[in-house]
Amino acid sequence: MKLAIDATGLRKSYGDKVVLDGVDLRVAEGTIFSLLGPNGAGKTTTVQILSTLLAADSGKAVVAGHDLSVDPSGVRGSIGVTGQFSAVDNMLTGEENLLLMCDLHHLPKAEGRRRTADLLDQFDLVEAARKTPMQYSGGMRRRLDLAMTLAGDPRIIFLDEPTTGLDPRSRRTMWEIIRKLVKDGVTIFLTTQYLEEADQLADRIAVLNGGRLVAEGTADQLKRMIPGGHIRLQFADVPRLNQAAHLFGNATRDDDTLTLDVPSDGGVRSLRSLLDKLDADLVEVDSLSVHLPDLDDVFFALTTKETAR
Ligand SMILES: Nc1ncnc2c1ncn2[C@@H]1O[C@H](COP(=O)(O)OP(=O)(O)OP(=O)(O)O)[C@@H](O)[C@H]1O
Repeated sequence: MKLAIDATGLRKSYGDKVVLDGVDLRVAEGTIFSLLGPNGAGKTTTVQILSTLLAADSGKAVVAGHDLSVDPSGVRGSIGVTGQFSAVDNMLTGEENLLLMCDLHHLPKAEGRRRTADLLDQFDLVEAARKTPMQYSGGMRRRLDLAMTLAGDPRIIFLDEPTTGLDPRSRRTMWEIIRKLVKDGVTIFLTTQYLEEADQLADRIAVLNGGRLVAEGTADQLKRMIPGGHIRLQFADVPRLNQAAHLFGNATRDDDTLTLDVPSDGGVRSLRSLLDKLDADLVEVDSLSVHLPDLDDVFFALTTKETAR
């Protein structure tokens, strides 16, 4: 596996306030990695460090094959950053903004015009091309911002809260765009306040709290870390429900829906042992579904303690 980002022991303090207290991050190329954490956890600080906007006090990071401390311009040449520090110029039209970005990346004029036309098309901004971003909706501005980042053809894109404040439809459009970028081989480092967004998009998720990563894994792995998961069994009639309820003393039954919820981590092993138990007792089950806690539950379980300090 080739790593797009490989960071070890990142530390950053402001005065005696420790913001990052030894953070390790590994992000595989061509994947979406999401960094979650409560307000003030240090997400933006991490993005700023990895994108060369801020120096870490200590630690080492290689971004797109370039060592952050040895070759920051190599890093800058391979990445794009959008979000809280948007580069959109309100005095220029959408098209002029894009042409300017192409200029800044030293694209020959004809190529810049071609790239701009492609990006306007790809980001559904053709009709808005001659308007200034002041006349754009929030979703259109975000799309222009991201399109401008792509003018430089980055291998890694840092998206700092790309959909904050967008309505559900614009958010979904943005998700589609992000998924497409990854299909084309780009690596995405995403911070978001929306856990559903991380759940939908991210291959791996890390949770930052109190300056440290308190968990890292796929959305499913994180959900298995905390209690609350169960396997729901559906029965055809009450006698069968009774029979099963007898087998699982810790389960919760609902006689109206003829279901039984058996606490479980949702893993294959526990699923198999549950099915074995049912089989051994010849209990007939109509259907079965696995319910994991959602990412909100995980987030609360992992971050409440620290933030309460
Ligand atoms: N220049 C600075 N000087 C002093 N403290 C700072 C500075 N920049 C950030 N901080 C502090 O560092 C901490 C982390 O900030 P950061 O913006 O990285 O958090 P975040 O996780 O991105 O939060 P949010 O979700 O609110 O954007 C905060 O407590 C913030 O007040």
